[in-house]
Amino acid sequence: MLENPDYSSTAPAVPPLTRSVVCLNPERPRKLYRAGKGRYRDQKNATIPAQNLKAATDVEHSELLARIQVGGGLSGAIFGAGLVACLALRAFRRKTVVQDINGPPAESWLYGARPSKNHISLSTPPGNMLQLMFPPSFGSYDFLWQERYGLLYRFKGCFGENRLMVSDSTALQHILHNPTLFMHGPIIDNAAHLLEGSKSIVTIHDPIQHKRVRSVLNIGFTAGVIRGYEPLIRELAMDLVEKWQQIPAQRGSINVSPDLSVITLGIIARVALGRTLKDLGEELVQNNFESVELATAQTPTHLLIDAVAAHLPVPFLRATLYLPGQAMATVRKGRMLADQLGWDVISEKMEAVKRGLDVSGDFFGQLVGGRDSVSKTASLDEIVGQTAVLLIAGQDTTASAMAFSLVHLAKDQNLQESLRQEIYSQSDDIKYDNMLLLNAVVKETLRMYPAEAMTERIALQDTVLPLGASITTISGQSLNAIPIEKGQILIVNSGGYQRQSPRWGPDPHVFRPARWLDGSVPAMKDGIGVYSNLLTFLSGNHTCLGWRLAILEMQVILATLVSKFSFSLPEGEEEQVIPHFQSTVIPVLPNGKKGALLCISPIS
Ligand code: HEM
Repeated sequence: MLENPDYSSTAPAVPPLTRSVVCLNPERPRKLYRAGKGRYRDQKNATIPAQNLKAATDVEHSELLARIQVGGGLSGAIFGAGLVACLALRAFRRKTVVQDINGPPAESWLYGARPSKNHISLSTPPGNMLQLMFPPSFGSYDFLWQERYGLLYRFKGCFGENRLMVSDSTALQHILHNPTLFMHGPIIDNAAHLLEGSKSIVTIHDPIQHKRVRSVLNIGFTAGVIRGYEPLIRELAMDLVEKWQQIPAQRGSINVSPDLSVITLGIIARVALGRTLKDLGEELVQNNFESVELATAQTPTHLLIDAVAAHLPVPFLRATLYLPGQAMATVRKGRMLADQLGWDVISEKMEAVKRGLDVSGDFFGQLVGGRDSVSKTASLDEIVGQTAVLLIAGQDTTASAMAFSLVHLAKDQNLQESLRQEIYSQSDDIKYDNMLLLNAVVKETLRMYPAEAMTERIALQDTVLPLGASITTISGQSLNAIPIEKGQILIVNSGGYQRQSPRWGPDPHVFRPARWLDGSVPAMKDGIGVYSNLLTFLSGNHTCLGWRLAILEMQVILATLVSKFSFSLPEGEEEQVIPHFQSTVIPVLPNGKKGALLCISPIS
């Protein structure tokens, strides 16, 4: 992992601007105006050479949040016709450095491509959003644009908004490791508020509070604690083996995705709450499936709604929870059921503790049992507040990754057989971490198909973004850092980062687990991420809490299934799997249905 770059000795080159920029000094940012080549002046007319500009890392977060709220309040006041006018005006403002950054053409302000009779439709999202958010398959446009425009490029969001797509590792490191400078963007933040509530670890804005709650939650996700769940995962994997062994031989292919989702939900229910799927109740399980589906059921119209909603004041946004309609009913019910479940589990655990029973077998038990010592820094409210996020975050992400692994194993029979031989060569006491090919398959799957291939961040203040690889702007300037303004939306592009050559070898778009074993992946000085330099689980303060659990699940379940079944692809185009991106990367069939069809035969 990279350390935060030190700008005190080598100041990033700041490009000439035609408008005000911000002086970034660690104590206090202030507005600067250009005063000739390489020189700036502040409001008091003092001249400052460009090399004295420094990156800010230490601004009062509460102050920044207050500024964002004020921004929300202002945009609320101009909501309605005024909002659209304001969005239009913004598109025609004077040129900023961000506007000078190369990127794909989006020639129509509203529709993103040159309007033609066939193209104009109210359901066509403007800018490049349709291409990025609804590609024919995962990365169709993004990977191409990364090749063409580099590791940081500009694209058009709705209503002419300039957004930055970032897969430059130095810039990503800076964005993800400076929570006082960047936070979740408004769309992801609001979606998390609606689905998971304001106590969820994802929606806590204040970095200090977030750090405190995270440190408590980490207690249940250390390497040692997670290793202890291995027998449980094996047991649940064997339940799935039994189920699949009942499938009649003449059945042909089955969709493996729903069963994999059931097993991952079952694991998180046991690990986090000490409950079986049956204990959760049919209503909650069904609702959880529907909530997860909602996250991947975006339509082009949602993009337009999101684009307008991002400019509404926060209370308006939160009030969307009470809108009529099936989707919001599912969200409300999910929140209510998760809260109820969380409180039930906590009160049971507290009762058990009073009776002197050991409750340390699951996450909530560990937190409640250890309240007097380790976890007294989190309130019960804060613990219960994690129920929804754990049930949602822990389900489909891991299930989809395993579905992709199985599809690739079915495609490559030699790889599948080699993996089976590796599994058979283990003693009863399997050491999953030592199985080279198994781990290569896990890593290659997570590299190719990161569930959250793009995640949104917003700049909380004017700042400077350092780049590892310099870019050449439209006007021909070479930049190794770019000034960005408060409110700038940036997309953390894990998908693109994980398809860069030579970072991952010369063939980054090919599923080839051997790259992890034959030296094709060179040592990385600038790699980021908590697992094998991959960004799949992100990096920084919002790093996936369950990453160790997800990897153990993949290791144990894949090894168990491959040891008991042989997988092959069904015949016929219509049954092939396409990696699809719609908020998350999921496997879908050509008919658009989520899933992966595979032929499964038990090994006798
Ligand atoms: C392959 C499986 C998984 C992938 C690819 C994945 C990926 C991610 C990513 C990218 C984030 C950060 C999102 C952002 O801030 O924009 C995240 C956060 C999170 N994940 Fe996972 N995840 C996986 C499995 C799990 C599991 C099994 C759990 C269950 C415990 C889990 C729990 C969480 C939680 C609680 C957060 C929020 C952390 C925070 O905001 O501080 N994830 N995950």
